[in-house]
Amino acid sequence: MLDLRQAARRFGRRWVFDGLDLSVPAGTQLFLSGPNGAGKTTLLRCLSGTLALSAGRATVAGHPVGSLAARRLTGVCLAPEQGLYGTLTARDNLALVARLRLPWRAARTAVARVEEELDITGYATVPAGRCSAGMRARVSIARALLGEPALLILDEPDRSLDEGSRERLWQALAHRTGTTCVIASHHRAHRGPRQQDLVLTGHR
Ligand SMILES: Nc1ncnc2c1ncn2[C@@H]1O[C@H](COP(=O)(O)OP(=O)(O)OP(=O)(O)O)[C@@H](O)[C@H]1O
Repeated sequence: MLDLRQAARRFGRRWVFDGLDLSVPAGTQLFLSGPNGAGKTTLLRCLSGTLALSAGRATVAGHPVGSLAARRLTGVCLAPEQGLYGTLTARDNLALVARLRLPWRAARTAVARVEEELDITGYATVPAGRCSAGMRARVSIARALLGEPALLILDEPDRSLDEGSRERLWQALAHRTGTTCVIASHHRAHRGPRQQDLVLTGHR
């Protein structure tokens, strides 16, 4: 599903990672770990197509990351407390993205489903700018799930979540058995057969 061949990224003369070869089968939950500054966010940004690799190649189902075809297959949640439209309600933030990915009727159903899953319904009509960090994070995660993308890229999706919300997040991912996930998290979900680990070590 996700393939990296000799993938590398540097900032200036410093390599964050290099020579990275990775084959992630469909349905795998790949957990990235490593100390602060190890390169987790940098790798996730490269996989989501928001940052280019300095060398090597990364593909999603055979499509180069960042291409339209790869983006169609990818749900992204980077910086989960940021990136929502503050003047739009939580629901309208979801509806906006749902309509980009789905016909309107399917979009409405998808929004209702993720609101329920991430427990957003109670504040769905509140402008995102007036929501707490944890509330915004739930909306950002829900937004990534819309349209059931084959690949999910999640950067510390759980860092602002309370215990119940964290459990809802892991359940939402567990239910999506065919979905490939790449997740940076300092908290680990219950270990399951779908989980693999990639430990990053940072600059050389
Ligand atoms: N835009 C940038 N310009 C220069 N250096 C950068 C840039 N973005 C990240 N870096 C550097 O790349 C390295 C990896 O950063 P990154 O944010 O990927 O680490 P991380 O593993 O996600 O850290 P954390 O656990 O603190 O979130 C760090 O040394 C950081 O300073």
